[in-house]
Amino acid sequence: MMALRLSTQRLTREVLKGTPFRPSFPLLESQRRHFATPSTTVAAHDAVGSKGPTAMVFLNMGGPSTTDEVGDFLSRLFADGDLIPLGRLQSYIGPLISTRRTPKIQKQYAAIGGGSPIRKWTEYQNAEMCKILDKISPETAPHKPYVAFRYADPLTEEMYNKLLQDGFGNGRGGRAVAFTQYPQYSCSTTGSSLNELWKWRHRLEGKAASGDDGSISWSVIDRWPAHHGLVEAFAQNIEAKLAEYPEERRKQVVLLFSAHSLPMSVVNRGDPYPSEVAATVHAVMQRLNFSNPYRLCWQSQVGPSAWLGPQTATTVEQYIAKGQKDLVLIPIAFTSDHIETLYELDTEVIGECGHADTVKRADSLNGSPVFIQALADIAKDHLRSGNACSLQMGLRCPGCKSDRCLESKKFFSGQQANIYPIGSKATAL
Ligand SMILES: C=CC1=C(C)c2cc3[nH]c(cc4nc(cc5[nH]c(cc1n2)c(C)c5CCC(=O)O)C(CCC(=O)O)=C4C)c(C)c3C=C
Ligand code: FES
Ligand SMILES: [Fe+2]
Repeated sequence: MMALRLSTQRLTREVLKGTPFRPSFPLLESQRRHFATPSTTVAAHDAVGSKGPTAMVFLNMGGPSTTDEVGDFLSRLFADGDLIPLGRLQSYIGPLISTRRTPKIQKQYAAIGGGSPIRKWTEYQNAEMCKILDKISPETAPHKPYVAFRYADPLTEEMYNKLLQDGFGNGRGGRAVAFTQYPQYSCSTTGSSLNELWKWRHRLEGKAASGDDGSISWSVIDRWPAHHGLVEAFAQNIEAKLAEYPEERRKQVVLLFSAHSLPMSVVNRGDPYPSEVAATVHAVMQRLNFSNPYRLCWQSQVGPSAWLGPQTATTVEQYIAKGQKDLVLIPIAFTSDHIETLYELDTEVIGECGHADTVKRADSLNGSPVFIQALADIAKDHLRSGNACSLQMGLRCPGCKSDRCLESKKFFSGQQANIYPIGSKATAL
């Protein structure tokens, strides 16, 4: 122990001086991997006793930043068999639907200012979270922000190449955390992003078990639907919106939580998303002391198949028809503004309901400091826990027949052995 402590001091001095470190004592395999590392940022930070640097990779769907990017965005989206399973016809039907849909969706992005703000918000939230994490989790600092979008730049492949260029992996065995920005888990969203991450990990780093060969050790924050910081951030935005109503009407305002819907085929496959969205709603209402009547409704269904309801637009119409005109819409399944809030809720639902003065929308979380602190707390707890992912991640949907899901869940659950060398490998069902 003493030898290791002295050597660590020597290592610190020599790395700071820029001298390559050659240990004079036998090392455990895990120490050898750290100390043998060339003097990149990875090695330099080991020197001061941190396990960092740690890559914090935010996963999300992304959106077109300009109207010119809408075509590519939709063609990637309709090519994704985890989101829209079209079987063997995917590569024929996908491009057809996306080409037909592009002009309509381009108009919607033009109407919200020419593009999706998802990239701007995701990069901001991650950078701010990493600054907080450096302070509250010095043992894993520095934390470096990365973004991997599923359907828009920066795509997963680009992010992975950047990680490798920055010295994670490539024989150096760095640590990366895949942090989904969907608070509630769906196989069509977080599941799809993780399957994509697993695919690029295999293409760019080979098949060996991560960590053992100096490739990246991954862990996953796969869901956080009822985290108290998330709940607090939602609750504060709702309270701010309620405060805009005259006091005598405030308690009777109906809160309408609105989440992106799912096709009933996905719900019946056993997707966890509907129950996790309901968990968020309940936790927010509990924090508000059930101050107002409320309902959960579902928006943005696409195509002719059956989707989970009631639909948000219909719900608003029906309450107005019943005489309930004070309504606050709360986007509950996405953490920043996007076309579904700025266009569908603000322009279509509120703009066209005839009562835009009494039907309002709570702000999206965007740059909320309470929300960004929550992200940092979630990440810190995850890094301390030593868990590769949640137990839920290992359990596939009862109706899942996808080999991609099986393999990617096995991979991420199996990372436990690298995060905690003493842990046993978890399995995926
Ligand atoms: C939690 C959020 C989301 C879930 C769940 C989700 C499932 C889901 N979506 C589609 C099809 C489409 N979604 C589209 C856009 C879109 N979807 C979400 C979020 C979730 N989707 C967002 C935030 C956005 C917009 C991004 C932005 O830049 O603002 C689209 C493209 C738009 C369109 O053509 O209407 C499609 C298509 C399915 C089939 C699905 C569940 C299986
Ligand atoms: S579809 Fe849910 S685990 Fe595969
Ligand atoms: Fe969607």
